[in-house]
Amino acid sequence: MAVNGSTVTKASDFFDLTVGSIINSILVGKRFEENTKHEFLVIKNALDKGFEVFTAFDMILPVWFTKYVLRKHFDYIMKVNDDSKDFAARDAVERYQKFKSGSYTVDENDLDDYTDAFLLKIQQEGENENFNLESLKTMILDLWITGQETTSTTLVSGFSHLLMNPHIMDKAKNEILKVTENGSRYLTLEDRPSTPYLNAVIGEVQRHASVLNINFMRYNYEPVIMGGHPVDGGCLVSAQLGALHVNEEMFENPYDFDPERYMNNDNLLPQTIPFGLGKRSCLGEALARSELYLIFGNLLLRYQFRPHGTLSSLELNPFSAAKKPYKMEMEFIKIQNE
Ligand code: HEM
Repeated sequence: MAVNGSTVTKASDFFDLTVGSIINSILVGKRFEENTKHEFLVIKNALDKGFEVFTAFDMILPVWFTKYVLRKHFDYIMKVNDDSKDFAARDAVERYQKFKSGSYTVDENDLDDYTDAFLLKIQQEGENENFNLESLKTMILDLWITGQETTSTTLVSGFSHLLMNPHIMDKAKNEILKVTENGSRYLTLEDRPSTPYLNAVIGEVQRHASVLNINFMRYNYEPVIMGGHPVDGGCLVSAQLGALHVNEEMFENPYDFDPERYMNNDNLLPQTIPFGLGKRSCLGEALARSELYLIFGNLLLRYQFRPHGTLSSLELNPFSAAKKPYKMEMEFIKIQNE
């Protein structure tokens, strides 16, 4: 990174590695550095393969149909899934094996990460159908998938909007400079109430990014009326967050990138619901909100940004379950605030 001067980098590579390091630290206590970047890329490439083949249709079709009628596709998805699991959970499996052989014990007063917490449960209660090696691997992969691509995609999409709208980037930067006494300290989560414009920018980024093309399904247990339409018991239903986020009745000129809309209407930010609502809303909401605030805020505080090459709102993988923004390059220029 540009400690002094400037550097040009692919935004998706930079944010993938940043977010990947955070999620990997939480899960297995390991950040990725320059000399371990290749380990990150192995996991990331395996996950990317999964995103390429797993389409929104796979979330709608019954599993038996895919399994028996689209056999080749099903087998390929399962292979990609198994490979991803092996790569993502490699460190956790190593620790599990040491734990089983007795060369590693978990100190309940000194848990390092998610894997330690999981092993502690086995240490206290023994292995059972919920806590065993296979479920440890599955949980690690699930949290990798849900926690990595979503946040990284939001950051790439957000910087792309900021680069296309430099006046918005400048306004956010000025607010952050003021709050941090001209950059004499980092921006922290305690600053959130004092940065309404940055909060509005992040809200608008998330509204546009709407990172899932299709939301997780719910099973409707009994017949109900939804929005005036009868829906039978046994139906699968989904609230399409992406569609809600471009509802013209709620968001005037919804395709414009305009954080001011939140400054003029206090009730609008809570209507942007990128993490869903209710019991099955996003498990990682608090983590993701913290990451977005700290990464957007502190990068704007320390760097100027310029586009390098073409900017576009074009979406790659339009039929995948998750969005993939255009691969753009950006220039980081270190600023000396002090
Ligand atoms: C900007 C980042 C993120 C966005 C926009 C996002 C969005 C979502 C959405 C829309 C759902 C579905 C909610 C529903 O069906 O009602 C979801 C579920 C989920 N998310 Fe996130 N997410 C993000 C980051 C994360 C992170 C960082 C993690 C964990 C490390 C995570 C873990 C999960 C899990 C486990 C679920 C499934 C919850 C369940 O089914 O009970 N997400 N997320």
